[in-house]
Amino acid sequence: MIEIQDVTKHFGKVQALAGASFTARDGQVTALLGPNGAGKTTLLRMLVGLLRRDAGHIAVDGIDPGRDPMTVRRSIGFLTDQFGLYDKLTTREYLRYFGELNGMDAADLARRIDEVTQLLALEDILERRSKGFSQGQRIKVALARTLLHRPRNLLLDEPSRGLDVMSTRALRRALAALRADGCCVIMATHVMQEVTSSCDDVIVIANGRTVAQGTPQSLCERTGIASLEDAFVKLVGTEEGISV
Ligand SMILES: Nc1ncnc2c1ncn2[C@@H]1O[C@H](COP(=O)(O)OP(=O)(O)OP(=O)(O)O)[C@@H](O)[C@H]1O
Repeated sequence: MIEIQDVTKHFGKVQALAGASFTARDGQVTALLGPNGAGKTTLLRMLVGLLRRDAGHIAVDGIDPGRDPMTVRRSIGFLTDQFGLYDKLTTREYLRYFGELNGMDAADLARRIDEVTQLLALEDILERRSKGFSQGQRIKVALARTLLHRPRNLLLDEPSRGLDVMSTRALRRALAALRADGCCVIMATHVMQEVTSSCDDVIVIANGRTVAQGTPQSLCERTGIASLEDAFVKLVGTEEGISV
């Protein structure tokens, strides 16, 4: 479980977070929605201890990432906007490298590479070096790396960008498998279709503050609007940062 309470963060004069609070539960896929610049990536970076907060409380399975980032990082898979692939490594070599870094034994690692290859349909790029990979291929490999060591908490920053229809379906299957395994998944996205198809709970943030949290249906009911996209616009009070 991931808990955030009254978290604030400034970058110089820019207030990136101005009192964000929410809870993301195990066995659920929680969407993090907000206009461009709302503070989503800042929050995710804070959860893995890459950024320090100015104030507030954060707990990942009860542990504060500001105090014990190494323990928290072992339990978190973080898909960032920086994929960090190595041009000269094949997908298999890359996954093996990260599995070894995470202390996986050889037999488990080989089995797990087969599993994520199947889950994310990586067969055609498994033995290829990543130099020249398309955006969708890069994100699939980065997602495979994120899932590889079976972290209990997953932070996915816009995982569906650049994915074709088949890969989008593969991502949905991966999210469903993580939910069934009882993982806590937070997914920052601008794609409302992904929220309605994959997410149990939605956090809406705007100007660094949480403005709403609830199921997609409850947010629609609360605003009296049938479409989640329109409900989101009403909640944040702007039409910025939306794509379908
Ligand atoms: N390192 C930094 N230095 C200065 N300002 C920053 C830094 N990181 C983030 N910000 C600012 O903090 C605010 C929140 O940024 P953040 O990247 O968290 O937004 P976001 O919700 O992820 O946006 P997007 O949907 O566009 O990815 C923005 O105004 C951004 O310019």
